[in-house]
Amino acid sequence: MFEPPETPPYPDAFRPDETPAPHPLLAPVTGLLGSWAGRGRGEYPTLDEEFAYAQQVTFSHDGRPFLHYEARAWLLGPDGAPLRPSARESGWWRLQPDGRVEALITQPTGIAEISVGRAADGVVDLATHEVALAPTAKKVDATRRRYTLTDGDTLDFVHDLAAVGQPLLHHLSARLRRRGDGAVP
Ligand code: HEM
Repeated sequence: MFEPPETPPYPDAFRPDETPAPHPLLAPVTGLLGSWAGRGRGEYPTLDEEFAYAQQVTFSHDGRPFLHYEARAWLLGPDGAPLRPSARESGWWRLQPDGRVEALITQPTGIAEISVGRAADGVVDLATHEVALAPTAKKVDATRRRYTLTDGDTLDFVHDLAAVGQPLLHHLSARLRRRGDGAVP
């Protein structure tokens, strides 16, 4: 028999003023909490053309000193309509004393990244510490991700990629806005 899932006793919070209160070590990233949506453009030297995409990103916490991170993207056609599903990833951003961040991020393309960096003044800058690849994954050597809160409701994202024999080069840039209930990009 199907049993609907019970609400867990320790649900995640998506806003700094919700219960549970964010752990003090989350202070440099509480501005990220919640859901974001927006559009971006991507490129890579191995690709024939640039592409346009939409993305939704969510950060939450359960009172402990890490964020749960979840992102999904889909490609957009020339008319801005959804074309096909694209990258998805999820992970954990572990906040350390003095604003250091250790992020563990996995993707359904067989790539698992551990990135390290810092969070301060509304900017999170993460660079690869290690990448683990499933046997059939594309060869990814490194990434760099920068998330910038340009104001309380705007999150800019830039992603560089070293993969398939290329050096660290621009792959993605997007501008995300804080989502109201049910908003779509
Ligand atoms: C918003 C997120 C992302 C979007 C929209 C996106 C989009 C794309 C697109 C459209 C391609 C061309 C192949 C295809 O049509 O599927 C591609 C290739 C690729 N992407 Fe991304 N990507 C994203 C994130 C990432 C991330 C996080 C990584 C790695 C950590 C990554 C690594 C790659 C690699 C390795 C290729 C293959 C390049 C090649 O074989 O020539 N992408 N991406």
